[in-house]
This record gives sequence, C-alpha cells and structure tokens, in this order.
Amino acid sequence: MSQKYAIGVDYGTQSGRAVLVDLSNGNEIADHVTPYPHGVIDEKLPVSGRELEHDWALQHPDDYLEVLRRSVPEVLRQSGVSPDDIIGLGIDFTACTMLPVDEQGVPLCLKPEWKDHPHGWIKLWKHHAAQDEADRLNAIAAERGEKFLPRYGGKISSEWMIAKIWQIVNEAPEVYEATDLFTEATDWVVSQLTGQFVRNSCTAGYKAIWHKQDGYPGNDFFKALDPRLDKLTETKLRGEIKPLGSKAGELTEEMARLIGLNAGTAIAVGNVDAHAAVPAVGVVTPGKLVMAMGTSICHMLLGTEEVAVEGMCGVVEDGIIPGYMGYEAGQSAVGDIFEWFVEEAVPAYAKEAAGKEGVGVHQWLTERASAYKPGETGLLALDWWNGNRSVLVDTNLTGVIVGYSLLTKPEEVYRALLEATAYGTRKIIDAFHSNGVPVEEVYACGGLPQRNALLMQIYADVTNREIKVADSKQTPAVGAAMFGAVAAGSARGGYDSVVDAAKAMARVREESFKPIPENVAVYEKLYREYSELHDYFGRGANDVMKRLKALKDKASK
Ligand SMILES: Nc1ncnc2c1ncn2[C@@H]1O[C@H](COP(=O)(O)OP(=O)(O)O)[C@@H](O)[C@H]1O
Ligand SMILES: O=C(CO)[C@@H](O)[C@@H](O)COP(=O)(O)O
Repeated sequence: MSQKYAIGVDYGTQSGRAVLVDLSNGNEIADHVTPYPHGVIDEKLPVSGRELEHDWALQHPDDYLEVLRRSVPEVLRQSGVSPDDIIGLGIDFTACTMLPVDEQGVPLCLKPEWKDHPHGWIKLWKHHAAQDEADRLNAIAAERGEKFLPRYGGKISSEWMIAKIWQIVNEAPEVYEATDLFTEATDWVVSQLTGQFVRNSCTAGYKAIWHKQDGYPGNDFFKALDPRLDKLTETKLRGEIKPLGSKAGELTEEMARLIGLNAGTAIAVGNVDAHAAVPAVGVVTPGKLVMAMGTSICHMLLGTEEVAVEGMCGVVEDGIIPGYMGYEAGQSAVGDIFEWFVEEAVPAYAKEAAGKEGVGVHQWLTERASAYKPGETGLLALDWWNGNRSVLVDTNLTGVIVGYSLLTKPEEVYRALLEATAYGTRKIIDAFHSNGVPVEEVYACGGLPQRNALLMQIYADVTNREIKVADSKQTPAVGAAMFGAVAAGSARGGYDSVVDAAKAMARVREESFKPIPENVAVYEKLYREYSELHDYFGRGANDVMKRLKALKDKASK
C-alpha cells in the first residue's frame, strides 16, 4: 500500500487551518491558515450593521466553508500528495459554538428572513450574553438536586448550549420556533462534508449536559426552566450521538469537487479543539494534564473514575479518549488578555520602539519583561478579563491589577498579566490534584508555547511542574487528522483506535520547561496573595465587579 495521509482541520476563534499529516509518523507535510473573512462579530451584524449588545460574539457560517475551500486545496497543492492517498479527514472546533438551522440544515442567518436578526447567527463559544439564563439554570438545577450538576463542577456555564438556547427562547421566541435543530458548529460542518447530520459525544457531553448512561436531563427539568423548553431534547436537540473515534460518513461528490479530495474519503465525527490535541501530544493515559494554550486555555486530563471537582468544565466518559473519563477545565481568556494589552494599553513609544527594532510588540514586551525577577514588578493581577471559567465559573467577574505606581512600566504590566494567567492555571491544577484526579505531568500545545518562552517558564515555576511542549505547530489539527485516520480504519491504511494512532503519530519536543527552585519559592508567596484576591472578589466578600457591571449595563441602555 502506498504512503497514506489524513487531513485535520482546526477551527479556532479567528481562523481555521488545514494540516496534511503523514500517517506513518505524524509529520506535518503542509499547512495553511484561512482567517475568517468576518472574524468575530461582536459589534455589528454584517450587511445590516445592526448593533449588538455587550457580551455578544457571533460568527458567519460561510467563513467555516471558506476554510475548507481555501485551505484544503492549498495543502494538497503545497504537498503534491494525491487525493487517492488521503484516506480520512477530521475536524476540531471551538465549542460551544452553536447555531440554529432549518429542516434542510441551512443556518437561519443565511435566510433572507433571519439575516438581520442577531439570534439567527452562530453564537461563538465566547458569547457571554446568556449569563442570566445560566444563573437561573444553576439555581433551578441545584434546587431540584439534579444529579448532573456535580459532573460540571457545580455550575453550567453561560457559554454552553442550554443557556444559549434559553436566551433565544427568552429574547427571540420566533427564532426558536423557526429552528429545526440547534447544532454545534463542529457537527454542522461535518454534515456539510458528509450530507448527513450526526452529533458527537464530546460536545454533547461537555456542552449540552448529555451523559453516556443517563442521556440528557429529564424533560421535567426543561419544563421547570421554562415551559417553552418542553421536549427540547427530543425535538431541536434530536439526532444520533456518535462516540469520538467513529466515522460520521463519507465526503459527498459535491464537497469533493469543491475542496479537491476524493468523494468517499472517510470523515470523522466532529471534535473540540482542545480535546483533539490530547492524543496529538501522546497523552492516552491518566495523570497527564494537557494545556491547549491560545486565545484561552483548556486543561484536559484523563481519569478512571467520575469524581466531582470544583469548577471543572465537565467530566465526560469517552469525552477525550475512548475508555477513560475525560476531565476538562479552562480559563476563558489568556492570549486574549495579552492581545488586549498590546492593542489597547501599550503606550505609543513602546510600539514605535518595537517597530524600529523590527519585532512584534509581544516580543518587545517579553524581552524586557524577562529581565525582571519574580516579585520584582510589585504587581499582581487577577486574570478575569473575560470572566472566570475555572473554580468560580462566573462570566460577570472582571480584571484587576494591584500595585501600580508612577514608575510602572508597560513590560511590568505585561509580565504581571502573564503571571496572572499562570496563577489561574495553578488554581485548576490544585483543584484536580486535591480532589483525587492526580496531575503528575503537564503538556502544552497551541499557539502560545511556540511564541513565548518566558510565559512557559513562568507556568513551570508557578505550578512547580516540568512542562513538555508539543512538537507540532498545529497540535489540534494533527489530533483531528488522527481521528480522520481512525474513521478510515486500518484496512484503508489508517488506524483502528486513536491509541494506536497516537503511538505512531504523536510527538513532543525533547527540551522542556523545568521549574527553577528560587522562582518557585517567590511564586508560592505571590500565589497565596493571588488566592486572597481571588476569594475576596470571587466568592462574595466584595461584589464590586458585579455592581460596576450592572451600572455599566444600565448606563449604556
Ligand atoms: N508572543 C506572544 N506572546 C504571548 N501571546 C501571544 C504572542 N503572540 C500572539 N499571542 C496571543 O496568542 C493568541 C492566539 O493564539 P493561537 O493559539 O494562535 O489562536 P487560537 O486560540 O485562536 O487557536 C492571541 O490571543 C494573541 O494575543
Ligand atoms: O471551550 C473550548 C473547548 O471546550 C474552546 O473551544 C474555547 O476555549 C476556544 O479555544 P481557543 O482558545 O480558540 O483555542
């Protein structure tokens, strides 16, 4: 049999990328990124220019197809590999990124009657305008003693499917009525590739409160939330749920023509970006935490038991690697905080200096921030620029920096922000470790470990753990390609399980980031200070962030 390949397509927050991978060793033969033409829609709807309220974040469905149309032919062209040797394709996506579709699977926002209605559009994972619904959902679930709550760390997030659907019911019942199915974007794109709709167990489990044994919560729960949600799971959330590692179907003739692959190529069921990255760094057993570090961080861990951990995003059987409990936790802004600083808060002189030196502003700040010792800036920050998605699970929390003086430099603030995100990760590791889901090793992948060595050293020092880094530019996409190879199966030159695929294809770099004892000692003290601030602002002692947000919302109405 000739050499075989698979394609992984990773759908991030701002762009999508295709990677063509050699199935014998996991080498990335070619990759190509397509920025989403409409990006993140968070101010105005395209065409009509209709303004969006605070905390909205939408996307355009055609941007996802554009990634397939541009990036798949481009990796074929660059590599020179024949489509006959590409046996499978898998995709991974941000989640819960969800959309309403009609009976033909057409997104409502593409239909003339709904294109100017904000609720007809795709709600991106970081759409945070369903916090009221999430708060009420959590209160009702707790009152009813719903047994699903502990599986989600005690709270369902406003980022997830049910809160987002309920927001539509409340604010646009006509859109709810017109919706045939609510789907994750990952399942919708797969349906466009195969011509048939299936859901995947990963997003159903982590984002839509589905459980392998118990299914969705009972209809009584949905009726208790709102009588209009009666029979939601049998109607607008219906659809077969297939486990990760299964084949969703085969590429249709029409899509094959559009993207340059052969009709009949095996297509894997949809997956989530962070989850797909886990086998790609070779993690297929418990005790190894994988951090997918980019715009946000997702922390992924395998276990053998279903254990309750405060603030985790969820535990789902087979949710990452079949045969294990998959644990997920996360921070909803990490790279996004650094980007905010660079774009909104860096003085002109720093940008000019970076320009003169011919380096990016991140790099300029990082080089200067590296000259400081831990504690030397005198600054301490809380990493809640996009709310808190870890132990506190509250999108109404906001950022804090303590310790400013007239002498504070931009690189010191930048360093304090890098450190704040590391403390956020330490909170998550401590929560798992002290609740019976051990974290013995830490792996990192995503855009940040490639770009910022200082950040990675700070994470090693703050967590007091060695961090191994993926030897891949596009780890989730490589993982998605592995699932594509598993969908094809060994008879066609792929693999029969993702564990087999990981054995042959996963790679980490030889060098790692090791904790430096004197840094660890100082960070231990700073972390204690962070924890004080964290609990003071996050656990009700001072709700000033929420009062400010309420005043802001009132003032801007
Ligand atoms: N040198 C750098 N240091 C720290 N953060 C950076 C640097 N360069 C870019 N970033 C941040 O990386 C993030 C993008 O990460 P990436 O993994 O590429 O994207 P995504 O999370 O969308 O998949 C942006 O939020 C950006 O601010
Ligand atoms: O929430 C999840 C996964 O559960 C992510 O899709 C979301 O944080 C977005 O990830 P990125 O930072 O864009 O890689």
